[in-house]
Amino acid sequence: MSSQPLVIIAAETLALQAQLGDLLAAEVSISGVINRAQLYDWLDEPSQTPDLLILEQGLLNEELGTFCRRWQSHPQTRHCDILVLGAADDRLETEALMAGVADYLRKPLSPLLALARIKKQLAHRAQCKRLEALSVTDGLTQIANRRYLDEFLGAEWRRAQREGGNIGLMMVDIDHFKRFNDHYGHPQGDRCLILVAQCLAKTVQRPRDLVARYGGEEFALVLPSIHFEGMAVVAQRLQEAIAGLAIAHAASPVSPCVTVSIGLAWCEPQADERYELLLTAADEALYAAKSAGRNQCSETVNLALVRQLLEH
Ligand SMILES: Nc1nc2c(ncn2[C@@H]2O[C@H](COP(=O)(O)OP(=O)(O)OP(=O)(O)O)[C@@H](O)[C@H]2O)c(=O)[nH]1
Repeated sequence: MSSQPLVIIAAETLALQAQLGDLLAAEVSISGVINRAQLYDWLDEPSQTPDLLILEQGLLNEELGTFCRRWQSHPQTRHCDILVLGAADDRLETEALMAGVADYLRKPLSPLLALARIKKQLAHRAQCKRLEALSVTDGLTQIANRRYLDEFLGAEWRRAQREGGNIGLMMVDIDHFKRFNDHYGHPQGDRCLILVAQCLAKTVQRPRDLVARYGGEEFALVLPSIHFEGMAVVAQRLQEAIAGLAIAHAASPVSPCVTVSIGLAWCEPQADERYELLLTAADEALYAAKSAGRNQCSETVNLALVRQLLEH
């Protein structure tokens, strides 16, 4: 996949598109959209997440405001700025800026100025992307953090509700981690957390699976569209992978090496249900695995009971 920024050029004329293409060719990947209909078609189903839309004002005219609102409310384009190319007219420029575009370039284009302004927008986007990545990453383990987990689980939950699908969640907790810290010290504890997190991330395989740090020594795995039986298979694979790390844990009464307990929950979300159901159910299951002696996995037996608990 290209690491170059992706720019969409929506221009009325092929000549302008070609001019911009020549100007930017060495710097960015360009996905050209020629006319208004194609632009709307693309926005109906964006195939990629663009970094900048360069839009010739004449393509939309007075529809620009409505278009900007749609662009800014679509999850895949809402972070992508729009740069408008328009006539040298104060009123048009003001309207475009008021509609929410990031910048306005007057035609005829000055290649030098156009390139500088486009590069400035792309640098701003790159900086925003770095910050976005930081805000959803756990600083120690470099996997997703709790904030991203909530966002992701919410989105997958709604998708399962819409499409009548299912979703699985696993809570994975390192056994007797307090004793590990006390015995080996905090820096070794941190190292253990990093190794376990990376191991979990490597062991789940589907592109839509997510591994996140839930907090402390607890991790959450979201597995969208999975058969219930598949959950046990994944859990066993995870336990074997953690055992394979062979991280010594001399203070554990369970095993000479680091082990984990796993709580499994799975459901087909009903309309009006919230994803907290799944979190609570997986937490209950984890508690059961701990109570039964640790280094094992347990599943929620009675989802109806969890539903009742959440209602009260
Ligand atoms: N090194 C390190 N330790 C952490 C971090 N976050 C939480 N901990 C420690 O994780 C330990 C969690 O302890 P407990 O919740 O009692 O659980 P446990 O000792 O794993 O016992 P069980 O879960 O019942 O097997 C505490 O000692 C926390 O200080 C971290 O980022 N780094």
